[in-house]
Amino acid sequence: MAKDLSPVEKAKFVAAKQACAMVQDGMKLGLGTGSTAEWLVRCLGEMVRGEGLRIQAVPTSARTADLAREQGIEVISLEEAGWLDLTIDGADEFDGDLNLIKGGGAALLHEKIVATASDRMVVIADATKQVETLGAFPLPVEVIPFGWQATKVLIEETLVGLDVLGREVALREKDGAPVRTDEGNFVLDLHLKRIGNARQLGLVLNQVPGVVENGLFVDICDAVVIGHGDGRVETRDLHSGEAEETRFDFLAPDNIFNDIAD
Ligand SMILES: O=C(CO)[C@H](O)[C@H](O)COP(=O)(O)O
Repeated sequence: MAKDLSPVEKAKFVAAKQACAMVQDGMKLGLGTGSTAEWLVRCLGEMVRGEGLRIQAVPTSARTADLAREQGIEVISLEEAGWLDLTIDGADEFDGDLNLIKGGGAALLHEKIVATASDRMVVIADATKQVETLGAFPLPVEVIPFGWQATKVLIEETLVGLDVLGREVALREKDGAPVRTDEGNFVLDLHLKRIGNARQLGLVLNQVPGVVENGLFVDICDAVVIGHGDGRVETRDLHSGEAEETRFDFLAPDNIFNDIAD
């Protein structure tokens, strides 16, 4: 039952639901990847089916594409879209300047391409993703499988002298095999604990041969919608400086979950 969702899932849901208010008829939309983004896709699907909302969407992963189609959302490629009005995505961490760590779901490359091909990027997240300084979440780096061990060594050497606290680099694996991204690449997780200079780190990492992209999103995100388990949602816009708070009432008779979460 929807009401039995954990506080974190409720927080993700209300953030996604609130972000739907930013979506206008006729928009070309980038759709993120992950559990928060999945709530968004479900909410948008309900608007498409129930309210006749017309949108075209570019998903950032095969997973999101499958769900979007299942929800009745028109899926197009980034080539077909050309440019996007808005991308809404989750994040693993965000700081006060709305710099992000992304890639927990191994979709960072497509997520960064889609976000930067958009007029505006909005992050939806539960409040646990908010940090003072990025780095507690291991930083994902997508690398080419060929010579990945050499790339790992080069990354470890590159980290020496940079403003980070940890330097452990680990190949992401599942069931004993390397995790593959949608592009067939591997992911290295950098356990840095604290990232002193995200902009510098992002630039330096992308110069290592074999690195395709890193999960630091610096100066890409425009606004964040932060959900709380009690139904509160804060929206913060970096450019306007505006901050607003709304609240969803989980116990209301016209329960906002409807049958989305069942
Ligand atoms: O970057 C991502 C996927 O590559 C996700 O946005 C990030 O991992 C957050 O996921 P979730 O919403 O499940 O917490």
